[in-house]
Amino acid sequence: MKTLQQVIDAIRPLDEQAMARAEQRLDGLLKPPGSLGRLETLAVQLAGIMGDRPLAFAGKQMMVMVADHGVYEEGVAVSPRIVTAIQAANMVKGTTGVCVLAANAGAGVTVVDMGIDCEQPLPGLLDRRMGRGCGNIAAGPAMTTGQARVVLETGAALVAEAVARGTTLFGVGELGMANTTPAAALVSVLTGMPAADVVGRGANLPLSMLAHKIEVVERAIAVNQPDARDGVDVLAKVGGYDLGGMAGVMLGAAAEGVPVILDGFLSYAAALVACRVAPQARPYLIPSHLSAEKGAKIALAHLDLRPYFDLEMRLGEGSGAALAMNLVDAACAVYNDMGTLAASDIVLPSH
Ligand SMILES: Cc1cc2ncn([C@H]3O[C@H](COP(=O)(O)O)[C@@H](O)[C@H]3O)c2cc1C
Ligand SMILES: O=C(O)c1cccnc1
Repeated sequence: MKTLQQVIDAIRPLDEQAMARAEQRLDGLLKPPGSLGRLETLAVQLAGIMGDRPLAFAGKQMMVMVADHGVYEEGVAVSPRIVTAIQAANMVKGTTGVCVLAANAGAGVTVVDMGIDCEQPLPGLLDRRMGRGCGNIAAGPAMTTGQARVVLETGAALVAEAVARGTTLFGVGELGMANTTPAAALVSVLTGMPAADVVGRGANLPLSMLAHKIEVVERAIAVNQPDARDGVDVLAKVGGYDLGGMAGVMLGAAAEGVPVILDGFLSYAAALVACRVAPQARPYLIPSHLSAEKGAKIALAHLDLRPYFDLEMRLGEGSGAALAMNLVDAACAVYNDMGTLAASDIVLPSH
């Protein structure tokens, strides 16, 4: 397994020449230049990531990072804690939202137990258990900084193994009751915005309990005093095993030179961690949808990412990332399969 520093050092800038070539090719396709809008800029980004490799993604993989959270004890979520384990088992059966959408996009789903609160590892999950849920961030750190580093390295190593088996496109997902609380804490610390602006209702927390959830996030930050300049420290103090695993997947994808698609609010929090640890990972991130969770716009603005669609989704699991795999395929199809203006003797002014 690569150390975190080795992962960071392996991240290269995008291939500028490949991007210039892609722009030129797109301008010569059978359409007014620029008229496919952000499908074109997506193709250019993908070309910059892939360099000399073809723009086609046969091996697609969703990485779903699952863990429980000590902060659940504070009464910040209304779903029973056991739902993390039950729904993880459903991931293996293929009946969850992300599984159905991944299958629809031709993607596989890897389900990783980063620290579910259950006695025995669940069958069908990759066992990367860091413990039975992380610490309660309202009372102390989620984990040690050493553990935070291991969590990031674990996510990155999973990506390296999948790339060795032929995966060229990743999507991130998560599962963990109460995880919108540490996610909001990460977003608050890493964007510098007040908790009240980034704490949302998660999986249907009643409005009457929102003030309590905000207070818990404020307490987590006050108790732990995370150093906002240090992504590992922030993850250790107010993060979680699932969110850290997602950040590790992002860093791993950047290090392996393959694109990784974000999902909703939990993935924005993880992306803020990843980009604080290694800002050069940012060009490898592809946004998918605008989560309906409060704080989504603040997190995305800070990442300087503009989501491609807004379906008012707030499921998580990687559902939006799986859906966006269809969009990536569409960008590749346009790039590879459209005819050219030149072949039809059409001459247009450049834009
Ligand atoms: C049945 C069920 C399936 C889910 N799939 C994703 N989540 C989502 O809800 C959780 C976060 O919301 P909170 O912080 O309010 O607990 C995470 O597990 C997230 O993936 C689910 C939640 C439930 C109840
Ligand atoms: O944005 C998400 O992915 C999300 C929001 C609320 C609850 N679970 C997931």
